[in-house]
Amino acid sequence: MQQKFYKYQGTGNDFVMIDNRQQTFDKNNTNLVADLCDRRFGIGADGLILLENHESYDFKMVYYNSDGNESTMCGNGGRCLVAFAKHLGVISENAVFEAIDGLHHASIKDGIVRLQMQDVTSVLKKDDHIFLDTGSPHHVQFEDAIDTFKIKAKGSKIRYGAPYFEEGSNVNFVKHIDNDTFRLRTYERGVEDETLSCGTGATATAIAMHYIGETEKNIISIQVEGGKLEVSFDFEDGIYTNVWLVGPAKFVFEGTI
Ligand SMILES: N[C@@H](CCC[C@H](N)C(=O)O)C(=O)O
Repeated sequence: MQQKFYKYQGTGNDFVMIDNRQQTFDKNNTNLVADLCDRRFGIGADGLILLENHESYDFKMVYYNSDGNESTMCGNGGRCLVAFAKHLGVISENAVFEAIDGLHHASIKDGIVRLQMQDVTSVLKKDDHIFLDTGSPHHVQFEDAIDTFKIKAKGSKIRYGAPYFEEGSNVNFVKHIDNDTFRLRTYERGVEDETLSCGTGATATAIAMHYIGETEKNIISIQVEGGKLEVSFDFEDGIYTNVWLVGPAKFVFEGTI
């Protein structure tokens, strides 16, 4: 059977999107997902996302990394899925959808998607890094030589090392640019390489920088390799609420497999 696909990208984090409201996609076929995401033998993407029906909300998000395995929340993928849902006529300007980490509110206007992320109730500050979960696990550490250092080599060593091991963590390298602006490069678990942007990583980095007092701002600009993201939040009693990830989400091309 032929399957239509759509390719979207959010600040360079790219995804194959499939409308699976009729349950036509072979969901447990890890090799198929990995083949579709392969940049030489397939369509090419950092991940694949299914849009499915939900009994109470606008839709459901099912996310796979490019290694073919279903994974935890993808912030840029969620933003792209909102753009895809609008294209399909599933939503108009506002959306509420369910992902693996719970419910998300979102809106889209002029190609900019605002996505509400989960509250963050725990941030671990270690000697040389910060660890937190923003729907996906994130290790955040400073790197002054952010333009030149070997992110894949350094990132994979941390991702597979203690205390993360096989389950792993995404690894973010950050440099402070000015009061409310940070530069970020991310090594993504499940892609096992640097991606041009990571939404949960940008969210984690903004919160981590606020938590350690690197900035007092609660609207933070994150410069990623593929563009710019904005993260905003409220902070009270050690808990981050009202967390929003904002940035562009764009259709790239469509086809049939
Ligand atoms: N690119 C994503 C993160 C996707 C999940 C991650 N690779 C993992 O498995 O933890 C984002 O934009 O958040």
